[in-house]
Amino acid sequence: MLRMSRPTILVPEKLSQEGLALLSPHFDITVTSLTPEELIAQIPSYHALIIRSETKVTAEVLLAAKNLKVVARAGVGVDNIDVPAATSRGVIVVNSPSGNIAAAAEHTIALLLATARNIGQADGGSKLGKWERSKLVGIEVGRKTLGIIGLGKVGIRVARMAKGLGMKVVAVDPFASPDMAKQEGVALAADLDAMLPVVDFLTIHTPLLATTMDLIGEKELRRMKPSARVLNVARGGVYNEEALLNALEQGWIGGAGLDVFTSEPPKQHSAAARLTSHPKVVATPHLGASTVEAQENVSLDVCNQVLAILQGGLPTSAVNAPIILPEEYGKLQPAVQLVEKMGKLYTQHFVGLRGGMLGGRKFELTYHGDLAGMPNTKPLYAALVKGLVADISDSHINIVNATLVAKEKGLVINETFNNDTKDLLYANLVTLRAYDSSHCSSEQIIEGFTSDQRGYISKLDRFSASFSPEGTLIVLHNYDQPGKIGGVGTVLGSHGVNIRFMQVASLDATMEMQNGKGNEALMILGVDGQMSAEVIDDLRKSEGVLNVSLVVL
Ligand SMILES: NC(=O)C1=CN([C@@H]2O[C@H](COP(=O)(O)OP(=O)(O)OC[C@H]3O[C@@H](n4cnc5c(N)ncnc54)[C@H](O)[C@@H]3O)[C@@H](O)[C@H]2O)C=CC1
Ligand SMILES: O=C(O)C(=O)COP(=O)(O)O
Repeated sequence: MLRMSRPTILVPEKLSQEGLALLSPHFDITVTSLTPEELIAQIPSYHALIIRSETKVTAEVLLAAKNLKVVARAGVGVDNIDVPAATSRGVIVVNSPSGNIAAAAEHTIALLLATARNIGQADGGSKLGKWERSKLVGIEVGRKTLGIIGLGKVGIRVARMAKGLGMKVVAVDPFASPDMAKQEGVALAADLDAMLPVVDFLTIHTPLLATTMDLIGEKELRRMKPSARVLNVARGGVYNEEALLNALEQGWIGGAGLDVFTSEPPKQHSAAARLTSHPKVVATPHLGASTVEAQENVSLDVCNQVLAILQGGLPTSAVNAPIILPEEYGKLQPAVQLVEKMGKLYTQHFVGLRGGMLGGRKFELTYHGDLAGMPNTKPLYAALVKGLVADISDSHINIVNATLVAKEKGLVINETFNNDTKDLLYANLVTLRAYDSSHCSSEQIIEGFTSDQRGYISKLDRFSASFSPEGTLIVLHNYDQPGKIGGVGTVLGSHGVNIRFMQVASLDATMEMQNGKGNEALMILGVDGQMSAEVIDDLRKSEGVLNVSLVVL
């Protein structure tokens, strides 16, 4: 029996088995360490990539990835992933926002106490047979002041533990809530300048961003007490490493506890390498998240999300996609498929038929009935973009990159919500109107609704219809005269084309009234197999036929 090939997952770093066990029944998983070059060479065949902090997911990796749907970061920081490049390729980036934060906070406290009591040096000396007591007198942390930069998930846990150790805690975080800080007994300092001179210990818990790179350099270190110790369990680069080395050498500060570096492992002779071997530094090799519990948490967190995404569902912590609850997504699914078909129908019927341009067009997507009440219509918007450009682009479009792709293709799409259900025939309805950007009159309309999980088109241009947008369709615009159906049947029969269904869509009642003429109709034919250009040409030549389009949905 032919076995369908299963989606594949690449795991180039150490990941706890707990999460992988969820994935292995459904997918083929490769766990292997790779060089950057090997990653680029191997990524094209994979559907998911699960990483920690060592793998650099660069724009080059993402460009090489042909089937990739998700990059899952089994941890918090996503600074090793080119998130904008992933977004533009439609690759979802997920992380585990809180799986390892307790571990990171505890590690910070471990380094705080280690720097206060010279634990690293004392241990190193003891192992060499030394018994250095008077040289290694430490300080107590109780009643001392800890300064925290970044009072987020890790920062606040560090604050609580430090309070438990009897420390005073001050913090700087432009986005922290003053109420929350007050409740936690943390004093918010006006700014770094005000905080640095008063702290005995300084710890940073911000992400690595352009705005936090080199946040603490020479100027800041010189403002601190000569006895102060600094801690880094965030990212290498938030302290400028050269400045930190100078500060330790020149005695501007007393010591440092460092878990993270600008290059990991530190490159030979780099400032990072000199810091790890410095006597005033307690260094750990990026162990903040390395506890059994944290690794189980992050593995389960991201593997559950990879499972959902590869099975067509949604993640719970996407870094670059809007948050949509799975139940909302489930309700939208039939309409998502319908709107994508409406977009395809638009491009093939209207643009293909008239040789027009898609770019520069303005679209209005109006939701009526149940759909007007949906809190998040991003999947419908994305489905329209996907449908519109499906036949002119090989872009992989989803909720992650739909807005970006629409912008790139010059499509303007407005969503409107119509809650008036008075004259509505269906429980839900979607209207797609397309306008020529030069003169803003309503040009083309497609309308559809869903019923029992299936989509139907109820209006195409000026004609009322009711057909499923599925398979190969011939849309024939003709004069509504007797004998037309027979004539079309004869042409298709002469080419051996099998007709699955046929429907005559008559001029919409309101249009008929406006135009005062009812002698036009659309014939929609569902046909089997591939249609040759000859068939369409012969239909076009038939008497009374105004134009013909071939639509493959
Ligand atoms: N060493 C390790 O193994 C681990 C390191 N981390 C690092 O810790 C970082 C923080 O993690 P979370 O607390 O979960 O993040 P979070 O997003 O909950 O908190 C970050 C806080 O930093 C604040 N912030 C941003 N820019 C700032 C600035 N210029 N000045 C002051 N505050 C600023 C934000 O307002 C936010 O409150 C992660 O981004 C990651 O890089 C996290 C886990 C383990
Ligand atoms: O979660 C984070 O941000 C971390 O820094 C942990 O990194 P790791 O998964 O231990 O390589």
